[in-house]
Amino acid sequence: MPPLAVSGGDPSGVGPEIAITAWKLRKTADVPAFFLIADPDLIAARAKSLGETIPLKVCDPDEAAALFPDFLPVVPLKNSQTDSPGVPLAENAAGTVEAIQRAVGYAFDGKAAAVVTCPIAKKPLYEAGFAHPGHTEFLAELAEAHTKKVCKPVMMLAGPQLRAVPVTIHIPLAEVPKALTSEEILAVSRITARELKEKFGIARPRLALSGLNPHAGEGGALGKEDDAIIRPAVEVLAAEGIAVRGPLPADTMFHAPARATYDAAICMYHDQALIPAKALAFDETVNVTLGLPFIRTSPDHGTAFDIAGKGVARPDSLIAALRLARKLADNTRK
Ligand SMILES: NC(=O)C1=CN([C@@H]2O[C@H](COP(=O)(O)OP(=O)(O)OC[C@H]3O[C@@H](n4cnc5c(N)ncnc54)[C@H](O)[C@@H]3O)[C@@H](O)[C@H]2O)C=CC1
Ligand SMILES: NCC(=O)COP(=O)(O)O
Repeated sequence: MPPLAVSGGDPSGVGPEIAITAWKLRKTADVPAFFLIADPDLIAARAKSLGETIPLKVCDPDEAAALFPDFLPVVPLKNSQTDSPGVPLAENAAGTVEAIQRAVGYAFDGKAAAVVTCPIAKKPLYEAGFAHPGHTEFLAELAEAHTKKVCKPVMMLAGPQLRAVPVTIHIPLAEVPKALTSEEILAVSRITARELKEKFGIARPRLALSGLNPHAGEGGALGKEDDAIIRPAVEVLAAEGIAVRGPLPADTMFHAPARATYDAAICMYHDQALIPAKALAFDETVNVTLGLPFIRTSPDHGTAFDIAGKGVARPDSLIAALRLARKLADNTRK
């Protein structure tokens, strides 16, 4: 089985240092073999500025697994990058995007078992002309270019106590009600149920769909979408044989006894899913993209510019992302 491909993310964020730390912890934290797609000079500079002496080896993906026990394998970018911890630079955007594209290419070529992405900051990439809301949508576009098939990506935050899936993702809150349709809820729920079975090995996945409004609309008194849009989707899913409940009031579906009744919460908007996921387990939760023809995981956190280069960034969520990517890749191969 090939190693995992890790894209370096925004190099001004914590991506380089959490990748370095994850490699340093490879033995004690049981970190699966990976190669980092990055500018080797920048990685060496960041390690040095953090007081680390890292044996780094520039290599091809094919050489990475053998090198990993003794060296941090770095597959070099064509676009060089400037080390500027905490201050994102537009000039680094090309390399950041190249790393993601290369990781996906290696997954399609069979040189990587899965893609693991370090965080990108959206704004500097948008300013450099990046036209996708985030990795999730960009990865789907890359998948479509490789397969010539339509690809519907679904974001899942997977932690030890909760899996949460937002139906709408990176759109302004004011646009959520009109973006929310029964068709969209059905598509996201079906992909989630299928992949919980195929990739996570859950024989009969149970879904819990949240409402949109307080108290799931309180019978229409506090909003109409719950009964008009979400409930019909729940009925269709149930008729298809999916174990599903909802719309559930979102304020009471995340305490421990409620979480024990489902395998994934399907939530109506970004923060409805990501707030409970990150509040319960910020350091252990992983962002997984479902619906792609390859495995992709990522830490749940962002670029953390406020702490980049200070040597305090925790590698835990990246390590969880690496472990989950390995597990899902192994499950899919069986
Ligand atoms: N997968 C990705 O590419 C993601 C990217 N982002 C992007 O990251 C940028 C910054 O987003 P924020 O909302 O500030 O969230 P953030 O996750 O970068 O930071 C939030 C807080 O958590 C802390 N933190 C984050 N990661 C940490 C770590 N590994 N160790 C210790 N503390 C950590 C930060 O210092 C900060 O105080 C945005 O541009 C956003 O779009 C956000 C989430 C995921
Ligand atoms: N809030 C989650 C996030 O921003 C990660 O998005 P993506 O870059 O993985 O699409």
